[in-house]
Amino acid sequence: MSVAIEWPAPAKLNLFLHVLGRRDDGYHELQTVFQLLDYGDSLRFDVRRDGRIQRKPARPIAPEQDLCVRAASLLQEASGTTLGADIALHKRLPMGGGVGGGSSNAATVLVALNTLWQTGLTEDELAELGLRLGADVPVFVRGRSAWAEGVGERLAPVSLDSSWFLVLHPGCKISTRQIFCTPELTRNSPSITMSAFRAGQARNDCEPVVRSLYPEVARALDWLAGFGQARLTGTGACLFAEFDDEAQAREVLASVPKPWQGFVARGVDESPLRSRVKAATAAA
Ligand SMILES: C[C@@](CO)(OP(=O)(O)O)[C@H](O)COP(=O)(O)OP(=O)(O)OC[C@H]1O[C@@H](n2ccc(N)nc2=O)[C@H](O)[C@@H]1O
Ligand SMILES: Nc1ncnc2c1ncn2[C@@H]1O[C@H](COP(=O)(O)OP(=O)(O)O)[C@@H](O)[C@H]1O
Repeated sequence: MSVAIEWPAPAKLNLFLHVLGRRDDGYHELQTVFQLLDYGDSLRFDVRRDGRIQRKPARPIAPEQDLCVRAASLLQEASGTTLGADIALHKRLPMGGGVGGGSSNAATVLVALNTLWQTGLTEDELAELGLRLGADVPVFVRGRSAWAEGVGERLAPVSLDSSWFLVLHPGCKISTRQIFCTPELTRNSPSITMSAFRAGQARNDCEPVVRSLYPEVARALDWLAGFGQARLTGTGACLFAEFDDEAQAREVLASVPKPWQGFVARGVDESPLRSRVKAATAAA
C-alpha cells in the first residue's frame, strides 16, 4: 500500500528550563515549558508486507541509531504486527540543536504507524513507548504545548500567548549528555509556578555552561539580545527570541550574520501532527 501523505514532525522550544536536582539514575529532574512550533521536519510512509523497516535517505544517521527506525521497531515489537515500513524523512531541523527534531521524528513515526498499521495503541501507551526513546518524545506524541516536570514526562497542556519566534542556529552541535555531565551546571533551582513563569521569573539553567563551553553560542545570544529577549532552547545550540508579528521576526532573520542560520515559526498550542490526526479521525 502506498500512502503519499506527509506527516509533520514539528520543533519545540523550551521557554525556560530549570534543573531541580539529579536522580539516582543520573537523569536530571527538570521544570520546563515546551512551546510547540508550526515548523519542522516531515515524513512519508509506505507500509511493507514483509515486515522490514527502512529509512530513506539512509544517511546521515546509521539505522541502529536512527530514532525513526528505533521508534518503528519498538512499535512493531510492542504491537506484534507483521507489517513494516519505508520511512522517508525530509529534514529541516538542525540535529542536536535543542529544538527536538530527533524526538519529534520518533513521535511522528509512533503516531503515524499506529494509524497506518492499525495497531490501536492509546496515546498513553504511545507516550510510554516514546519515553523509552528519549525524554522529549512524549510531548510530541501528545502534541500540545505543555508545562513539564520530571524528566519531561509529567505534562500538563498550557495555553500560551506566544506569537512568532526567530530561531537562530549558530552552527555548532551540542551533546545534551555533555551539558548534563558538566560539574558547574546549576542543579538546585527552586521549583516555580506557572504564574512566576508568566511574570518572567524563569531562565535556562544550561545557558551559563553552554556560554562558557561554546563561545559561538554566547556571541549569537549577545547579537540576538539586540532585538529582543534572547534565550537558549534545551541544551542548545539553538537560541530564540519572540516577536509580536511575523514581519518583525523576518526582518531580524534577514540580518542574521553568516554563517549562522535561522528560521521563523509561529508558536502553537496544538501541534500540526495532532491537528492532522484529529482531521483524519473526523474524516474516517
Ligand atoms: C533537556 C532537554 C530539554 O528539552 O534538552 P534538549 O535535548 O532538547 O536540548 C531534553 O529534555 C533532553 O531530552 P533528550 O534529548 O530526549 O535526552 P535523552 O536522549 O533522553 O538524554 C540524553 C542524555 O542527557 C542526560 N539527561 C537528559 C535529560 C534529563 N532530564 N537529564 C539528563 O541527565 C542523560 O545523560 C542522557 O543520557
Ligand atoms: N531522525 C533523527 N533526527 C535527528 N537526530 C537524530 C535522529 N535519529 C537519531 N538522532 C540523534 O539524536 C540526537 C538528538 O537529536 P535532536 O532531537 O535533533 O536534538 P536535541 O535533543 O538537541 O533537540 C542527534 O544528535 C542525533 O545523533
